[in-house]
Amino acid sequence: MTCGQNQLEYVILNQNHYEALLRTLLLNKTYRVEVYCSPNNSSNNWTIEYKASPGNLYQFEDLLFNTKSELQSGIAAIKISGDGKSKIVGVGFVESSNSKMRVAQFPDLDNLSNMECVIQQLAPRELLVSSGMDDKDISAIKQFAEHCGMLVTTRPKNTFKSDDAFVQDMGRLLRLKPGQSDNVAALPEMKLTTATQALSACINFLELVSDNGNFKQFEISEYSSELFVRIDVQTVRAINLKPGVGTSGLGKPHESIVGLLGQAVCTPHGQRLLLKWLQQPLRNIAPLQERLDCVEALNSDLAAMDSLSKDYLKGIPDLQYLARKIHRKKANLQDLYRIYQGVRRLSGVVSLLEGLSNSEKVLSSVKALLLEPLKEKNADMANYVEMVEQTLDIDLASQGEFLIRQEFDDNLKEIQSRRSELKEEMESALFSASRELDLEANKSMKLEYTAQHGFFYRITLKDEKILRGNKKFTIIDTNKAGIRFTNQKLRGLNENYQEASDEYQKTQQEIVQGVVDVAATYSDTINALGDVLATIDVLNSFAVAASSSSEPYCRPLLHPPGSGVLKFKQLRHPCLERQNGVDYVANDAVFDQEKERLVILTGPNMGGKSTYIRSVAAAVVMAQLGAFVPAAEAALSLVDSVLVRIGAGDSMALGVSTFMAEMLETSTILKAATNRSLVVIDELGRGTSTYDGFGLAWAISENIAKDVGCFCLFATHFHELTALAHQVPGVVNRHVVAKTSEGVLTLMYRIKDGPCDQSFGLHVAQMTEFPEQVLQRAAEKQKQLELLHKWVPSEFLTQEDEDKKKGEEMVEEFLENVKALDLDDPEVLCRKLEELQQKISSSDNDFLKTLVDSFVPMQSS
Ligand SMILES: Nc1ncnc2c1ncn2[C@@H]1O[C@H](COP(=O)(O)OP(=O)(O)OP(=O)(O)O)[C@@H](O)[C@H]1O
Repeated sequence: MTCGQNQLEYVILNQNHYEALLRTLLLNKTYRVEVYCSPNNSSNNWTIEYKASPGNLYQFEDLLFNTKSELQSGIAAIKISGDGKSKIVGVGFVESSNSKMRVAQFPDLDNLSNMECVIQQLAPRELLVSSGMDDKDISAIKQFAEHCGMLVTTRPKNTFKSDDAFVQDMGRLLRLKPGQSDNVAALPEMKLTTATQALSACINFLELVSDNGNFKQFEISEYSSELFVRIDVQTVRAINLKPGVGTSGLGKPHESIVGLLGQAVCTPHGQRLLLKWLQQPLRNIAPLQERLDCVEALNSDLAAMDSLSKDYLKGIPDLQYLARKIHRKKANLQDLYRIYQGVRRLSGVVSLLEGLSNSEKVLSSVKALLLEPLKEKNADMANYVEMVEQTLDIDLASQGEFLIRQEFDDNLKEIQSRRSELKEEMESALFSASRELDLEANKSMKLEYTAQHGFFYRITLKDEKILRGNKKFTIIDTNKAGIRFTNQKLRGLNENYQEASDEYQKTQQEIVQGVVDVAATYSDTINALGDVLATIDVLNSFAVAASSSSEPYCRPLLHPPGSGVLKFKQLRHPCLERQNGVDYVANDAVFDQEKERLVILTGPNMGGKSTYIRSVAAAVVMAQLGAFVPAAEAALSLVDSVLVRIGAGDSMALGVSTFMAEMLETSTILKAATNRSLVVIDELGRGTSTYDGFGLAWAISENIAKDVGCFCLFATHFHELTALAHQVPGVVNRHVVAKTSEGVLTLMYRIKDGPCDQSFGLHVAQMTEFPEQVLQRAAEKQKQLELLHKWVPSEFLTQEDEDKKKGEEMVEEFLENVKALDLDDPEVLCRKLEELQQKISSSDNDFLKTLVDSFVPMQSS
């Protein structure tokens, strides 16, 4: 370990720091941790005692999650098979926290975009790859994983195999569902060879078979990404779906959509479920309507919404973590008591949900999704509650001591009476000590207890001088709450009390074991209860998000996929509108798949283009999560993918030129998008020369409008792109409005029909307080250039300027001609195009040639 220039030989950590360090290393930094121990502290005999990595926290689970729950868990392995041309990807996924195994197998493109999508949806903490994998694939996976905050671990090639030993292991681990074949090898999931090879690597890495607590625990199912909206890493980042890598918890409402929708989530299972939903927006109407009904019902009763989180859900512990602990027989009485306390709150939740009033249809969803499952689990836990009340001393437990009731055993009774006597003696010791110090017992001087110190006295800081120089009393510590101290008498009594307590613990151990064994039979119910509460928690938080912004959200009207509806009235960006100091200007985003499916958005820098197009993508994702959206009115046909691309400069693919990165990322969009997708492109073509960039932007938008046919929002600085609206049906221009008055630019953030008719670059620079002389110089140059284009005779222009000027004139002339033509007659258009092509070939004009070269190959493809 190094600290500046110096090497540290060692660092001493207390327990709290050790736990915090482990949490930071494993959960925030995604590092691997190995703990070495040496018997007898001999310096050369260190061996690994514990190890963990972000996807395998098993050995540190109790330490890490006793007070704080994990948000994401799970590990995935990737296996790639097939020949050089067509790749088959197999993914194995294990989530120990809920004993689930998943397998997915699918063909993929060379850039592994389908794999990215599946991993993005599963969101493991760690990815395993085989040492035998192609270097190019490994580096692509590593790059992707880095952007998602996942650790990549290379495992030996021979751990990726689905041989007889693997089938045997699966036979031990799987708990077969009713109707599933006893013969594990015959399960349909086991036939996905590439995927099961990946799964075997996970099982090997997690050493699942070495703990028989895992036997007959796991469920296996095939994972189908087709059920969920395709959202890739760039989209997640572009619409701020999740907080940045390393953020602890869900983050703040103005930072990301998860921070916004999860603002009132109180339970750890709720947090986990929200993250899962976020990775997997739905494509089916029915389950979304059910979620929306619940949000509507909660949203119409503010008091119920508030009480649900503050009075009930807040105090519920991580039931799924506790269920796992009970199942592994590692639970103690405190764990059983925490579950008991959680279950005691359920009847309050039931009454709140039963008290909601709304239409019959809405309430029937509340019943089916929340109320009935909750009531059922509550009834299943009735015997558990009774058992805890009969065995555990509930009064003591509420004070932080966890003991079996003394009535259970004569020995316990005897020890307990000794403890009571000692307690009484300590109370009378308090009176003598307070008399000695001239303080009032139980008022200015108190007898208190903590697990760490046992019993002690406490006075407030203002009485501190009373103890100064008094040798009969020993100060334990001083903090804001006061001074904790003891004396010989109390110390002796406390020691006897601790001894009696230890004896009580020992005597009750056998009974505790019996109680934990019985409790273990409830682990499935407790786990399922965690699921129901998580759903209630998340939907309640959706309702809170919908009512907590300055303007309320609305319930989106959902239409079947492919029905061509995308309509938001007075739409806002959900996170930006919550930022301090932002007075958000809402805009309509109404499209028609026939006439207005591709919108080219132009306008000044900082004018609100990105915000507008991203607000549409964010609203579509929110609606397909089952949340209300930040608009006055919303209707949409469910989409199969939301694909957002932000131009160069913000590229993921480091190491390649920005232009290449744009090309790669955008070509993935063209391959992945269908006519049911939503595509959002911001500033494409920035990473290259103007001509190339324009050509690329033109060809891509044309391809999306003509061939893909999906809804697309395209924000651009290429003014020339607005001409596409004259040529391709379904393409329209819109612009962000800005006004200049006496040289001062005012950004209105309003969206209007038509292209932007002015360039405001210098005005924007002015707003950002650019140095005055630079601005003046830029203005001069801009004028010169304008003059150059309009008035300067050709012989004074450089070749490039001249080419551009002529080229622009030629395109303008062509467009004017085209406008007058009958566009429905393809022959006429083709003739005109041929004429233009001939003109270009004979003109020897580089500007035009680059332009044509950029989009002709795309057209032909
Ligand atoms: N509708 C709106 N209401 C209020 N403020 C807005 C709105 N839209 C954008 N803004 C403000 O303007 C800033 C710039 O917006 P945005 O990045 O969307 O502009 P842009 O046109 O995409 O700019 P550029 O072309 O430079 O990328 C935002 O950070 C926000 O503060």
